[in-house]
Amino acid sequence: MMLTKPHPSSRLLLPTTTALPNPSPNPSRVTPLASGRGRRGHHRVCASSVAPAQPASVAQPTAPALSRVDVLSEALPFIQRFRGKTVVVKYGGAAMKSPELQSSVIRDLVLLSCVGLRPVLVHGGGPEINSWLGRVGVEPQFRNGLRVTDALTMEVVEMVLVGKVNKQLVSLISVAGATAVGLCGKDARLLTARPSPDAAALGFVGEVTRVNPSVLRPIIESGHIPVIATVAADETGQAYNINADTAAGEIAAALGAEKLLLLTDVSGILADRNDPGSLVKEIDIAGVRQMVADGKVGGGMIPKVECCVRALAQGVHTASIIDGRVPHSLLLEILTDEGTGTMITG
Ligand SMILES: Nc1ncnc2c1ncn2[C@@H]1O[C@H](COP(=O)(O)OP(=O)(O)O)[C@@H](O)[C@H]1O
Ligand SMILES: CC(=O)N[C@@H](CCC(=O)OP(=O)(O)O)C(=O)O
Repeated sequence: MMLTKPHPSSRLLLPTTTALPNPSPNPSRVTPLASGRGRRGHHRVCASSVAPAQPASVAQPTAPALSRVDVLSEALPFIQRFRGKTVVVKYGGAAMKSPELQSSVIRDLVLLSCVGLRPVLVHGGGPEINSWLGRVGVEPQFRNGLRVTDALTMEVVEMVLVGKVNKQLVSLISVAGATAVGLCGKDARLLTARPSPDAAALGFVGEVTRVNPSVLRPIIESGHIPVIATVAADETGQAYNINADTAAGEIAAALGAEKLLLLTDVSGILADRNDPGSLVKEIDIAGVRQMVADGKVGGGMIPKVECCVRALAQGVHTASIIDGRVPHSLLLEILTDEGTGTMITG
């Protein structure tokens, strides 16, 4: 197991406010075109027809501009390596609370899609469910990180995840310039569920018995980003609430994904969960199982660890738990060799 100090900001190779060079470049940097139209569509007046030529001077890029293009250049081998590869990203929890953070994560996802990766977004929305349960007077309850789900809670979970959060994420992807298709586990029987072994205590919490990814392939191949809410039905049509981490792991395995990335609200797996400086940067399956057995990993981290282990065992190449609150943590994890959170290896 490797431990590190909290991430120094110097490890953030990307600017913290924007991942991309400014899409509306400073007009002073726009070189008039030799012919045809300028960027704003006006016809150009040829300089030589109105004034003598000025002595040539070579414009030097500014230091911030250079550091931005350095980042792009550094990303090249990663883009080449992962182009065409499927990357399953699970986004949820506290890391999804702020609208600014949501837009930033979605922009990063769109960037990955634009440079040729094939992202699949599996989402949670636990805090949003809690807030809507509060409105109908239900107190949320959890056991080992899973929501105790009675019939009323199940209805609220489905309305919030499938009706609200899913469409919100689809819309954000559209605003960021890509296209998404929102689905839940029921669509084209993407996920089939059965009651969890602890059904007596957990109610309509489900586990995944089958993944049928056939509906995803044409969506991905057409360049759309699938956005998946983790509500699924059993053979009788009964709806089940599936933990989004668990579902993401199963979907990643069924798609033969290159990577599974779980975005959360801590920096990764902590050796001591009360010490944010005790990040475990890399750990193997045996090591992480030992942490669970020793009670060092608890609560919502348990389904994350379990789904990473299952996904790796089924052929996913890498599984990482990363901090969704850190700006551009997705890009840092995929397009640099620094990494940001905990990588679990097979
Ligand atoms: N060893 C650990 N390292 C990090 N977090 C842990 C650990 N053990 C338990 N946790 C808890 O797991 C939580 C992450 O799970 P959860 O809240 O369900 O995330 P999300 O809502 O993003 O799916 C952390 O906020 C932390 O409270
Ligand atoms: C069974 C179970 O716990 N289901 C989760 C599904 C949503 C989820 O996983 O949301 P986060 O990723 O935001 O935690 C729940 O009801 O909260």
